[in-house]
Amino acid sequence: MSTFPEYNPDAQSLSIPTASSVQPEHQAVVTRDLVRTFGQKLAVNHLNLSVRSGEFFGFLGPNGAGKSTTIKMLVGLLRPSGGEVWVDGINVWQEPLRARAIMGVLPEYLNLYERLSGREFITFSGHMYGVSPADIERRREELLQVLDLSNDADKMIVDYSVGMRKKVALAAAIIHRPRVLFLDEPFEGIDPVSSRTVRDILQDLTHRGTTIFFSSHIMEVVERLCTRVGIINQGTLVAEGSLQELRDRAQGNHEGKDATLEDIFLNVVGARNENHNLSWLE
Ligand SMILES: Nc1ncnc2c1ncn2[C@@H]1O[C@H](COP(=O)(O)OP(=O)(O)OP(=O)(O)O)[C@@H](O)[C@H]1O
Repeated sequence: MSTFPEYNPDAQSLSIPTASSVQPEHQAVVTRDLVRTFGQKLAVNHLNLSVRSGEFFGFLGPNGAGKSTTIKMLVGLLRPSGGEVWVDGINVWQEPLRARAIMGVLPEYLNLYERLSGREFITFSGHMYGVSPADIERRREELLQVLDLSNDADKMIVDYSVGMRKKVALAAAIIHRPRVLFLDEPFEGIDPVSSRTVRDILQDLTHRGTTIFFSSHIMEVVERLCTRVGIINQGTLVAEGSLQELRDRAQGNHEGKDATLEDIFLNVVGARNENHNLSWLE
């Protein structure tokens, strides 16, 4: 049984932002009382998030917690039931075109143009974002090469594997050097070699000023990359901070200091000590 101490939401260092404590114009991503319902289901429950420029922010939560719903509202794909969203100081639902121009998006379900080749799709994306033809060509060829897609660049996307689709979608999402990049499960379906390449690209982007907001279930990746994480459960933000802050926030710092992100995650979503035995296997 784990000896990890109970998470104490009243601990002094708890820093989940309140609706009025954040100035949207000074942050990369801000949500204020963001709500989304689907019928009776409250998928996102008055979410107040704040991500500073240049941060690598990991957004975690169990299945069905509300991560994808939140990301879709942040990028202008799903209209909130209530609340507001700013990206780089732009109110996403008041100025959607301005907001879309400065962000890159890798959604959960990739809706790609299947009859285009990878090379054509990246070119198309570059034109959509107003990148010059010379820059499109230079950036596209480098992306294809770095992502190990050069040999398949003229094949239609319909014939791509899951990982290849993800990589071409990532290339299309960053060709305009977005100020804020949103990624929903970017590492799902990607092999270890490509995964390392994608990690390097993402880190390079943050070093050059791009803010990254990404969701993932892969704790080691989040632990390695993120400067800060937010954990959502049943639509509510239940923890937020750097890994060190989250560790410190666990009661009895002594035992909590070596906690992994997985320990912290299981603790705050209340899944640590549940019994998962199947009675019919006994
Ligand atoms: N279009 C929809 N219609 C009805 N309910 C929806 C819809 N989209 C999401 N939901 C519900 O909202 C809740 C949050 O779903 P969401 O996809 O945001 O979770 P998630 O955290 O991204 O989960 P996962 O890790 O499994 O991808 C779930 O209960 C889901 O069933």
